[in-house]
Amino acid sequence: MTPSVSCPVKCRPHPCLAPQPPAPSPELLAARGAPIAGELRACRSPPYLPLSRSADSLELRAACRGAPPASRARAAVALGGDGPSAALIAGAQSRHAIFRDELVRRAFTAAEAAHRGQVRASGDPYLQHCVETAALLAELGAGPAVVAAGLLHDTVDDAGLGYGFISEHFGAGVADLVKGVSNLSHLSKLARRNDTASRIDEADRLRIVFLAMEDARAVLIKLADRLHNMRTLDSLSKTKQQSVAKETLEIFAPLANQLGILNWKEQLENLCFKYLYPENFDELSTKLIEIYNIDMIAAATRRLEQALQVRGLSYYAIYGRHKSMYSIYRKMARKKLVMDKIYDIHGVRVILENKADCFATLEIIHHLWPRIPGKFKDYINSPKPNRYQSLHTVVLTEQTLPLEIQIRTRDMHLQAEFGIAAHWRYKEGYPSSLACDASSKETHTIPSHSDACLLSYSKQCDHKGPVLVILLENEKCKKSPKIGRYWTY
Ligand SMILES: Nc1nc2c(ncn2[C@@H]2O[C@H](COP(=O)(O)OP(=O)(O)OP(=O)(O)O)[C@@H](O)[C@H]2O)c(=O)[nH]1
Ligand SMILES: Nc1ncnc2c1ncn2[C@@H]1O[C@H](COP(=O)(O)OP(=O)(O)OP(=O)(O)O)[C@@H](O)[C@H]1O
Repeated sequence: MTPSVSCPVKCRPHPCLAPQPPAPSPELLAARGAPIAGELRACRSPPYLPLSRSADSLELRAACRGAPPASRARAAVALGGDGPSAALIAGAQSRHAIFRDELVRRAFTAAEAAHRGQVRASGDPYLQHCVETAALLAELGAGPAVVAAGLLHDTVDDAGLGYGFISEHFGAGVADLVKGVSNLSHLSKLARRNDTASRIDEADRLRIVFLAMEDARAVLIKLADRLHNMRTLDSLSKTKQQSVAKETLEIFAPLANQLGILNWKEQLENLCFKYLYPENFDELSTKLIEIYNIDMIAAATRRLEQALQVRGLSYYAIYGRHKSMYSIYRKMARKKLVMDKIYDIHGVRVILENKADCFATLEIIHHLWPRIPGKFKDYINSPKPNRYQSLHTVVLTEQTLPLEIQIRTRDMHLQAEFGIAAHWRYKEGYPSSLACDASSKETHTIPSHSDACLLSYSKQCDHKGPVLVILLENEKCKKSPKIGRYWTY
């Protein structure tokens, strides 16, 4: 009897639950010129062959050359080694030590064997995509299970590896993640086919489903997969580029934002911008080359730090950012402004202990640089309806460029990042009636994820009540600037 479908999307039976095709007959294999004995041995499943490294490994390697991906993967994992793509893993290892981890190396071997012979539309080996997806996860500080699942993420859908195989060789945790990514891919494909992402309410619903249906780590892998696909979109047809970019902008970029991975969110948005509005993209990037000043933020931050030290004012953090290209474009469109009227292309934020320190800092800033008239906002004494509080000012720096400086206390910052005034809600234009539910201290309803989850959520309680914080696996990346929605004290 066929097992019942457990795919939460109810789209089609998950490949691992679909009936397995019978093992090919020797006649059939012979007819397509495949080596018979070895392939049949490596092919039959389950039970898996107890392959030994020493025994007929050469014979087996040769036999598996023409075998189906799943058989090749099984033999390759049993035999060990990196296969013909040793340079790829060596490159990944030189970038991220986690690629030396035993589980990750085995995952590489299996992915190599499963995808052998497959190429991407660009002509690159398919395996390169798997390695780059895994490398993006490694960059975020993900652990071996997530990186291994990143390497294997397409082996179920595109190379016919079963859940059972992955579970047996890499553990149920990795298998669940790969299955999760596969479920998300099916949902995403369905959405693209029905053009669901272009309807705002549907896109909202889809994101909720994405977050609710799988371990957040599977969502993370799907995001890494999408980011690499977006980086290599050039080889696809214009129509495909537009449809993938549209879906990415509506579903995946906001998802990255909600998970607090701002760096990925901005990369995704900028790439979508490039494919969806190529002329605006070219025009804006030409202008920005003249304006973006890489050193200005660091220089202003140093100057301000020194001035605060001289005055004996202690602060929690001073940091800055360049506004992303897509964010500038959106703001120009939203406010019908030319680029010269966008004053926060360069921005700095100062976080201090109390209100008095905020106002003292404002005074110091206005002594350091001339202020641009009409750009001061006191959201401390007059908070926004969503309780957002901060002092904003725009000054003219030595480089004759405007610099927006936001000054706030630690509590105000937590509210702006995690509270009702959370930046992702602000950016997604949540109506203030929703944002203003004063009775609610918690930020938003979020799905619960396993404790081992890379992006599990925990409540931190202080005198003001609970605040939701995304914790990273083993808190390894506590200080990683790549993780936006994270604040420690
Ligand atoms: N998290 C959060 N940040 C906000 C909110 N409102 C404003 N901000 C931040 O403050 C910045 C400037 O906001 P405002 O001073 O109100 O300025 P504006 O009216 O948006 O436009 P400009 O003055 O042209 O930048 C924004 O770019 C955000 O970084 C909010 O409700 N939540
Ligand atoms: N002056 C600043 N200093 C440091 N970080 C900032 C500053 N202003 C915004 N940010 C942060 O930069 C990230 C990207 O924000 P983005 O530039 O897209 O929007 P925004 O400036 O906050 O809003 P808007 O586009 O409405 O002006 C967010 O995490 C935001 O909190």
